[in-house]
Amino acid sequence: MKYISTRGKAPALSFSDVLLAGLANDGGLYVPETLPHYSKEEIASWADLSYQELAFNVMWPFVEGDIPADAFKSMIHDAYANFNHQAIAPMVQTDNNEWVLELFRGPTLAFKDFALQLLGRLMDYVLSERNEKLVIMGATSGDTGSAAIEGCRHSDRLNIFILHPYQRVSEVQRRQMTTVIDDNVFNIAVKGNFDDCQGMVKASFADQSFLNGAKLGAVNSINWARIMAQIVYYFSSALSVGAPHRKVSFSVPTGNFGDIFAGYLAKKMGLPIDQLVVATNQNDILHRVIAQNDMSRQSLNVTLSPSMDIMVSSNFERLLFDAHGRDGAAIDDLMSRFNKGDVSLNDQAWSYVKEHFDSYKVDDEKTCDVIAKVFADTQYLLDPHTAIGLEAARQCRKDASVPMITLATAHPVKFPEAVEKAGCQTPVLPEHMKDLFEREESYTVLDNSLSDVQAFVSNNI
Ligand SMILES: Cc1ncc(COP(=O)(O)O)c(C=O)c1O
Ligand SMILES: N[C@@H](CCOP(=O)(O)O)C(=O)O
Repeated sequence: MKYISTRGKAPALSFSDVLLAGLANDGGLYVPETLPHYSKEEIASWADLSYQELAFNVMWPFVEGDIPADAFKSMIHDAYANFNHQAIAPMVQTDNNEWVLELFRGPTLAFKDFALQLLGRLMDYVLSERNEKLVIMGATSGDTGSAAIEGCRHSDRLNIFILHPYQRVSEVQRRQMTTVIDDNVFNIAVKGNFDDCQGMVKASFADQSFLNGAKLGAVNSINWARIMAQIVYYFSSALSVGAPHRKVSFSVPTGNFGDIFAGYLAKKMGLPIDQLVVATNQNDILHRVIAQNDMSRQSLNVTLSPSMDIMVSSNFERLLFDAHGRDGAAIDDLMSRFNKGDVSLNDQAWSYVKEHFDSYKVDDEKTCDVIAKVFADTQYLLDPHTAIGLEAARQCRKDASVPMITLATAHPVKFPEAVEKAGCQTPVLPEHMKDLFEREESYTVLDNSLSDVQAFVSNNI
């Protein structure tokens, strides 16, 4: 499998090279040159597989030729070994034909564990084969950071620097990152927002001279391997409600567009997906572009669903690449116009986007109402991001006979503010985190300055 850049200028790379490269050197994102396609019969034959077996089948074409099958199987096994449910991604029914897919059963209680516990192992494997080391820079609005740290901390080939927006992640999220005291883990609180952090990571890929020859890698969903691992649970959940013999719809709380992009790929790979619903909070650029072709950048709001406080959604570029007939030059031009301010899509591209996605925006007040109502009706406690997904699912649903699955992207224990505003009680921390609030923290607060952040990184590698 070869991977090409959405901007069309960077060289095509193998899986292992894409895994370590992160962002392409033309500023684009890597995507597979072609996608595997599975027949209905083949997908049906996977119905009885364990999550790990299914993960191998779905992902194998993407890594074949680069990673030996036995090594890949063993990494998959280890990546999911400490999830707290046998099914890895269990489903809960919240109403007639309405389901919640619990993606928070991993060690850091958010969907990021699905990809990041595997990514750390894949990186360690490839780096060991090559006898190389990698400096990781990642941006987080709260969940990627802890999952990436957990996935990478045990590798002596990785030094990981995670940038989070100062005072804009929940206390549980911050402590999950900052209480990991390892020599290769560095937490930076940037006095800015998530977009500033993500911008600094991308700028660091564009000019790596500050690293004095060290190599830079990515843990955000700009890294193709993140998307690849997130495709699997669309297959597992769809199979458990009767696909491929019936259609299935998904609603996805969306920020950086990585998770729902994985669903779009699952559809292209043969899964009969009816609707893909993009659910946003007040930071609604994705809803605006889908509903009104308005891709203008606005200032970022602080919300009760902080992990989705994102305006510049990295992975939307991967979709736009398809929407523009995979024309890298067109994407290069579009993204440079976007970076300067307003932009709208041409008719053909906008039609493509609307053909594949529905969207809905949910504000904080409604988020709390949904948490409260679902809890009153079912005794099931949603986290604020999942509540946004569920509300969007209910508002956008076109066919009640098609099962609608909302991705539960995080555990409510991470977001006590929203849970309590909804009039519910925050659950207790799970056993492995029960002393989280007593643990020592270590992090560095820096100004919203690329040179300050890069100087910190270069002084600590
Ligand atoms: C809890 C939670 N829900 C939803 C999202 C949005 O996912 P994505 O960025 O892949 O769109 C994130 C972070 O990205 C998250 O942490
Ligand atoms: N919500 C994310 C933001 C980063 O997204 P990613 O999927 O590109 O890593 C977070 O919690 O950090």
